[in-house]
Amino acid sequence: MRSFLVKVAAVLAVLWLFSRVRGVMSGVFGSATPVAWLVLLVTLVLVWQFSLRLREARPWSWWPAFGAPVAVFWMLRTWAAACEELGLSVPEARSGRFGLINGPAGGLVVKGSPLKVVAPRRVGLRVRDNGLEVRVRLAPGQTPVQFERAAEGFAHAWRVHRVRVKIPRPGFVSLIGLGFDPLRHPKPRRDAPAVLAAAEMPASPEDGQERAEYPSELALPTSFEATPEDLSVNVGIREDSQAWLLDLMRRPHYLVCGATRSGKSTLTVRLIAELSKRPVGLVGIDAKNGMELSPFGPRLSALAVNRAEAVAAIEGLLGVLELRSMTCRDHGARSIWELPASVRPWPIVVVVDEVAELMLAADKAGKEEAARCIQGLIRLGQLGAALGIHLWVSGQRFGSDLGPGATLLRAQLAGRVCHRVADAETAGMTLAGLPAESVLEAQKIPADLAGVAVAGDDSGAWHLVRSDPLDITEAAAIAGQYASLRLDLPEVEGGVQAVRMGGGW
Ligand SMILES: Nc1ncnc2c1ncn2[C@@H]1O[C@H](COP(=O)(O)OP(=O)(O)OP(=O)(O)O)[C@@H](O)[C@H]1O
Repeated sequence: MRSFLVKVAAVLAVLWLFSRVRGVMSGVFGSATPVAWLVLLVTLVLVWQFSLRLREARPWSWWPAFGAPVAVFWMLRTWAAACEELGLSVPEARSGRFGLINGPAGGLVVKGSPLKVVAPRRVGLRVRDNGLEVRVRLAPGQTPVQFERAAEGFAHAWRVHRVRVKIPRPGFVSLIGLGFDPLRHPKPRRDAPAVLAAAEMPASPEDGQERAEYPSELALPTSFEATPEDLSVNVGIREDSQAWLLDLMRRPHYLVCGATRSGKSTLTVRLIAELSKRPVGLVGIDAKNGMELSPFGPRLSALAVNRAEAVAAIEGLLGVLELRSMTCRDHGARSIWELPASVRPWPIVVVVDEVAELMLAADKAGKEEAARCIQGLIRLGQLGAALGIHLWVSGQRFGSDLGPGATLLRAQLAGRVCHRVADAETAGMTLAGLPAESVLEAQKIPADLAGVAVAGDDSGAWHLVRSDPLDITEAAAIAGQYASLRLDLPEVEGGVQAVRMGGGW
């Protein structure tokens, strides 16, 4: 009955539109109706062509003007048929009164009305910036998984890029149809103002007054205190058009994997540039001779450019960890965030680029260094979250073949980002613990979409995301501009310098 009324309303609307157009046409062209129809036809073709071009060039503008009305039309038109075809329709509640009874002459008689199926009831429709959301009430016995299986069918029926299923509350599902791929056409970023205006820049921590009882890294200017919000960084966009936030308070350590040219460095560059503006210490470990991270040198507390320097940096960070744990113990705090602001140290993010360079070694000395690196990183992973030391580890793959301890380290890195990878096994290893669909999705990332990744965490939640690209020169300029925020870590920098000068560790 309801769908019948919708159809009648649609037909009446079309007739009304038609009569209006005819009225306008005859007003403009008098009785020359063939000319009027020709003009109308040409206009329609031009509008169609314009819409196609707009879709290519500016899908964000195309969607509300053209895409959404068409998708809504197809959704309404195909709803019943699609649900039936995809196995989501259920028998109508009142159509069950039928059965077989014995007839007068001994034969069987079928009694009752024929069995009718109805589509699940839609209870809401919203057009969003880049798609439409259809809320559906589940029929008794139906589960969201059935709708997830049908999502691809709906995407084709509605002529949209993809349909995702969400559960807004028990008994309902939301089918989110994305009108176009927001990762292929990300909305231009309106850059948030820098966290600090230049005039507000504090003196560097090493300029702060020395405190006798704590090392210099704890002697921070109280005017510029770190807060947990400083560890939440917007690095790109999610497929549902929300900002992709990396929150190191919620997931203290991250593993970032991807094949060569998949976008790992671009993501790391964005992260460093954003963190550079905040009261956060940055330590770089780039065993490829510092090729990737040296542009950020002025803002880094230390940069290790080979495995020997990495050992020194990691062991220096373990020293920092030790001192921070003593400070916490003295103040009865369980994490740095519970310390009084006057002694609370800044968090430190340790960026490890191409972790395999640290762990794969041929000779005995190299193997010993690799073992020290991995043991140190594991310890930083275990204790760092509470003491404000966070790991950002990237590499092309991260499997047990990297050596003893690799699996244990991976288990510490609860945040996962998997770009396009060379093989299914790498996707599986990076996204271990996440739903199987996330692994399949990672394998489908096209080669021409650098920066697209599956991001998930140990809660099982995952999203398709794309980093916001930032030119390395621009990122280095930002880091340079905020060089005064470089956190002085003598335990780390001293060790690295000693190795560099040939003093050994
Ligand atoms: N989010 C993005 N949007 C657009 N282009 C991107 C994005 N991420 C990466 N790219 C482009 O892809 C190319 C490779 O990116 P990147 O150097 O970050 O890959 P990588 O995985 O670090 O490669 P390698 O392992 O070889 O260093 C670069 O040209 C970069 O501009």
